[in-house]
Order: sequence, then structure tokens, then C-alpha cells
Amino acid sequence: MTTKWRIALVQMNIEAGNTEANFAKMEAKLEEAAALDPKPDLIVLPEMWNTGYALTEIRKLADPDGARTKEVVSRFARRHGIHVLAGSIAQLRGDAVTNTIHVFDRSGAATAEYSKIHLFQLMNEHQHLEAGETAGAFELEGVPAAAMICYDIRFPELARKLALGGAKLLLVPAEWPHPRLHHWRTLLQARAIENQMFVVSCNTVGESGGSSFFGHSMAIDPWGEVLAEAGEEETIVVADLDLALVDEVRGRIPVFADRRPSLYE
Ligand SMILES: O=C(O)CCC(=O)C(=O)O
Repeated sequence: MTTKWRIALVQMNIEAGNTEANFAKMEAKLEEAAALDPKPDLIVLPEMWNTGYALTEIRKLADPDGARTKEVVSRFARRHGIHVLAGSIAQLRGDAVTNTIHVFDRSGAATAEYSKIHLFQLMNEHQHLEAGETAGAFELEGVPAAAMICYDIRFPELARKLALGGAKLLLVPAEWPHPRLHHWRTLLQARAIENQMFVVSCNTVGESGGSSFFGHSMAIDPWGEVLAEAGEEETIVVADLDLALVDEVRGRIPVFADRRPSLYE
């Protein structure tokens, strides 16, 4: 199993409520990422890329059972032999809408699904979306990985649980606005340092519904070093990770062995 992973983060502007434009852009961005040389092993899309924060009409706009997303992204993954974490989408499930990630492997098979656990009240998510009920742990070609969505990163207990479950790589699609850039950077670095794992985040850019999304998609190593970070424009961020660093850092400062959970759990 290779420990070297090239990851591409699609930092894109989403047009709130315009699913056709967003699907077209997403497909174009996937092709652009696949054309990188060398080509990435994994492409990550941002949060709710199909609809943006068009929450008042979200039931009408959400992808029923994620069918359209699954068909398009699965076909792309298979054609290019690239893993895709299809950001999250607004997904219609019966009567409810969830904020859901789908993961596809190089053969195009859907290998994991995760719905945002913590809904962000400041942007009224709790009034329009249904929260997920399970944590997002999965494997990428034998690599233990995990996903959290945006506001989820404010909950260190969740990241710790995923790390204790073995995750070496945490993937974070987001739609995180100004003025909390310092929260975003600090929280992502903290999750990487305290859990001694890679944290890779993909944010959106642009203005919508009075919010301004700042980008700054990042790849952070288990030592807390920022390997790559975007500015505030549309771009594809590329990061080359060597997952062997996780075991090295965990061996150097044995945080997991030194835990005393009986005193604080
Ligand atoms: O926690 C924050 O400050 C931003 C979270 C957010 O925008 C979201 O979860 O959609």
C-alpha cells in the first residue's frame, strides 16, 4: 500500500440555488484536476456545492437520494481512476434534506457516505436540514480516513473519536465565511496537531446570502505544518502527503499512549 497521496482540493465559487451551473462547474473542475501532471490520487469538493446556502428552497433543489451526483461522479472516478470525496451535497431523503458526503474509489464504486452531524444555527441550518447520526470513518485503498463537514471541526471530541478509530487523514469540505478566518485556520491546525493526523480542508469562495466565503483551503501535516493553502480566489490546491509521517509523529510524542481517559471521559 502506498503512503504517498497527491490530493487536489477544488476551491470553487458556488451559485446559491443554481444547481445546473454548479453541476457544470463541478464537472469542469473535476476534469481540470484530473489533467494535473502527475494526476491526483484523490479529489475533494467543498460543502453543499450543488445548491450553496439556498436553504429556503433547499427541498426543491436537493438531489433526490444523491442520484445525479452519484452517477456523474462515479463515472468520472472510474474514467480517470481517481478517488473522489464528492464534497457534500444537499440531498433529499424522503421528506428531509441532509448535508451529505459521498466517497467514490478509483473504480467508481461508492464506498462511504457521511451526513453533517452538527448543524450550524448561525446560518439557520437547523431549520432546513436534518442532522446525520453517525461519524464519518472509512478507508481509502486501505488507508484509514475520516470526514467532518465545516462546523463539525469545532467539536474536538468527534475528531478524537475518529483518530482513536485509526484515522490518519481527515477530510473537511466546508462553506466557511468571513469574519472567522482565524477560527478556521486555528481549529484545523489544532485538530491536526492534537490528533497527529493529516487534515485537508476544501472551502468555497465568493459571496452569497450576505456571507463572504474566504477559501483558504488547506493541507496540514500531523506536525501542524501547513503544506498548502489557497488564497481567496477560485483555484485547485494540490498537496503531496506522505502518510508515513503519521506513525512517525505518533511515535515521537506518544499522545495516544499517554491519554488517561478514566480521568476525563
Ligand atoms: O463554525 C463556523 O464559524 C462556520 C461554520 C459554517 O459555516 C458551516 O458549518 O456551514
